[in-house]
Amino acid sequence: MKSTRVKPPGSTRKPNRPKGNNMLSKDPVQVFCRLRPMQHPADISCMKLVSDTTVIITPPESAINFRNSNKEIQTIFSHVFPPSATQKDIFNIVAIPLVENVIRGRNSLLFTYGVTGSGKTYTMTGEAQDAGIMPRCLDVIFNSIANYQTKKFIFKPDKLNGFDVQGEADAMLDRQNELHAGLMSQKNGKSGKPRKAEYDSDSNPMVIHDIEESQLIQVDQDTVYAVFVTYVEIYNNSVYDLLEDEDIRNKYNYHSSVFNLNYFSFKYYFDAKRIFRALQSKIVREDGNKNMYVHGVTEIEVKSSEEAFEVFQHGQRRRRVAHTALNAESSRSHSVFTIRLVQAPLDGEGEQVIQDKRVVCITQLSLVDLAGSERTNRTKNTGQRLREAGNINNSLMTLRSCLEILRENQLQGTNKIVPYRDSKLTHLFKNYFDGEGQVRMIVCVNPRAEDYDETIQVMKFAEMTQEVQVARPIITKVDLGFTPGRRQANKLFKEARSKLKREGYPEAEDLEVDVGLVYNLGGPFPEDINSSRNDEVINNLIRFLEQRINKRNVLRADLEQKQNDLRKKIITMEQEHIKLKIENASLKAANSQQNKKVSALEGHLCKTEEQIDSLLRKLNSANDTIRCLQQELKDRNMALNQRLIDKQRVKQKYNTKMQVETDKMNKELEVKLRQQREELQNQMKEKENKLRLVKKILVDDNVSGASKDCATPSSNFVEATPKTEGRSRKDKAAVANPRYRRSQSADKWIDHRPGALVPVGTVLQPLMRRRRSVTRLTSPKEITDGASRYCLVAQEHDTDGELETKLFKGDIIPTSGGGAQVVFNDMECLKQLSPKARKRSGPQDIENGNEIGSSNHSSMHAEFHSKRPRVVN
Ligand SMILES: Nc1ncnc2c1ncn2[C@@H]1O[C@H](COP(=O)(O)OP(=O)(O)OP(=O)(O)O)[C@@H](O)[C@H]1O
Repeated sequence: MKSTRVKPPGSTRKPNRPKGNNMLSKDPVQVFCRLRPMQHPADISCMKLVSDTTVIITPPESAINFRNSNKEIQTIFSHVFPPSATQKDIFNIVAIPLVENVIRGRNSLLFTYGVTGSGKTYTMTGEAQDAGIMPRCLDVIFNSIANYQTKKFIFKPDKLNGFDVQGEADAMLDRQNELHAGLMSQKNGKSGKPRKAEYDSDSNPMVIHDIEESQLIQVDQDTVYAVFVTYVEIYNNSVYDLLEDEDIRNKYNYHSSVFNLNYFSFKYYFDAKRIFRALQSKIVREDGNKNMYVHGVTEIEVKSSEEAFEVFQHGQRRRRVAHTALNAESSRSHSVFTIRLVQAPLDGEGEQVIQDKRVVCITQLSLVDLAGSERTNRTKNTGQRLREAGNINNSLMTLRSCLEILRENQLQGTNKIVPYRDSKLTHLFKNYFDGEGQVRMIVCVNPRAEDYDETIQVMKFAEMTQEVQVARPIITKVDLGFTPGRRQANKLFKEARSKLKREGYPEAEDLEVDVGLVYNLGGPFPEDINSSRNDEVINNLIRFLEQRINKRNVLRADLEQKQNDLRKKIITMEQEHIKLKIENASLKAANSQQNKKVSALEGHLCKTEEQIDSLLRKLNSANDTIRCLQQELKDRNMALNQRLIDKQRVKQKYNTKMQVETDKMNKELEVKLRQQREELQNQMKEKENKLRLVKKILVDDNVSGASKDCATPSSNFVEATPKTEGRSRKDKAAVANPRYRRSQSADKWIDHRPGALVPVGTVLQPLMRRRRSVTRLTSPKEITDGASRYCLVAQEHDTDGELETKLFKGDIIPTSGGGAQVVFNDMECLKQLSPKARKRSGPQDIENGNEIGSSNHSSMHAEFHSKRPRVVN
């Protein structure tokens, strides 16, 4: 990271410095290790200090990989601080060089890294009676610049990470505004003075007078200084300004994104308003010198270390401090406290600051207290805490991978892209690693065995970090050609002038301060000229004057030489000036175009970054929702599975029930079927009995008819049939004469077979030599037309598939009326039994069937020796 200074007029332009391996000189990142004291006497340590720089870690039995690699691990640091090391020791070794850097014009970064509770905050901030690095740094800076600080508001933030230099009049106006605002606050009932508690040593380590015979660093006396502080936190990968308050801005009509605050009004405001408002996240941007900064961050000008620490305390109250299972007050965010030192040279007289923005030199010391690097499963975090832990680990992982890639690029000469933008933490400090600056890290370690697994990870990170090299910053001290020590000379001149005025020389008032180079001709003129020893005096005088003449000649030659040099310089400068003027004009034109482009791009960038932020927030919330939904899905699946199991159980139960029911019903059905069959058999028997009765009657009738006159069996048969029962006597009387019956051999048959007959397929066929087949009788003529015999075929079949074919045979006798009548005198019955039905009906049925078959006609017998029935005429 480069210290910010715009090139002074007349200075030659430097070519862009190549990046990466071609950088001039580099220093490795210095990593220090601090072991904290054990909390409980029962705790066992897993670390041993071998020397000032080496520490050995022995895995305890509880370690995860104790069995796999029970080896001691040795790590070397720039310095290892034992548990007994004091805050002062740490400060002197680690931080003093960084403070010196800042005063000399270089940027520095210091961060503390370690597991929760390992003492990062303790090391960085300290406690009431034991100030840490930050208050000590402030103390040394303010002690060193004490006599050379500007009045307030001479430097004013310019919104672009730089500073403008204001004239004394403008600065005074701002101071008056500040005073007025302070008075207004008092009037509105806010406490006029900072509350005692705020300055108590309990809450403010700065007040400790033990910040001892505070150290001093030599500063350039011809420069003026001002200190600004910013305090931001990186929480869930968003940057928040801990010193920001919208109302304060509105109150003082500061519409700029970066502004200078009245410290006291700021403080009163916070005193009155203890409820912290929701902070707006900030974006990280790059300034004109390619330095990263938080856009719109609040920069507060402070004039003493107490004031600075007070501002820090206010910001500190805003930090999100969460309780985890490991530590009651564990910070869940990375905090970045930046001390910015603004310097500008005094003019030639050593009186006023040069009001040219381009000569302002801005350096900064960033003190970063990282959040704990512990594993999430160890902290037993859930919900919001888990998300925080995830983000913390992500940003630390990004820091780690950035350093790894940097190291790889440096060691192997590769040119891989370092993913600084992946996290806000690395993005903000990109310039320290990519550009120039001094980076130091303090690894805080709790040596107890319980923390072994985490400590090992921390050590690995530390080892890797030490291999990264950062370009050594070059101090670009601008020499404007003014006399060094002019501030002091100005002071002495003023003192002398006032002394002269006091001594009665009022014209001394008109004397102008002149602190240009003074040529001295040597020591004072000899005083004892009036001595009696003239020769000696003359000799002394001659020697003295000769010396003076020589000195004068030397000085004159020197002066001439210098004048010539100056002339030459002026000529070359003038030439350069003309060249630069031309170059400047073309650059200005290009610059204005670039500016337009840049502002357009900046607008775009702002929007994009805001979008990215909002998208990230959305992503985070979406991730949360997904996690919730997945959990819900799991629960539902489990419920569904349970329901399925229940269903199967119920199904099985009902299946068993149904089986039982079916068996029961089958049994009942069988019983019913048997009953029905029995009933049917009974009915059949009854019918057979009836038939037998009819047969008997017929036989009896035949016998009696033979004895009686002319009564043919056929007429009796006709009479016996129910069809003729209701007829009148006249109808029953034979209207045909049987004597007209034709001879048997000449019989011509009408074979009447209705269409829908089932083919019987038997070899036994009725004997009809001459026959005419009809399916329907439509007119009497069909009978009378030469036929003498008539046969009607009828079929019956039951559900068992048994088929009964009956042939009713009769004589066709012409009637006196010219028609014909059929006298049925024979019936053949062909019964076909299904083997299945037979099987079911059993042997008894077969016997019955025999009986049925043989009972149809006296001249007809049916035998069931095989499946096919046989009819015998
Ligand atoms: N070197 C030390 N000497 C004495 N006390 C210490 C030391 N280091 C840490 N402690 C004490 O341990 C406790 C936890 O330390 P601290 O808050 O600094 O941890 P941390 O690493 O910053 O934790 P977190 O990551 O949660 O912020 C504090 O009460 C602090 O006083």
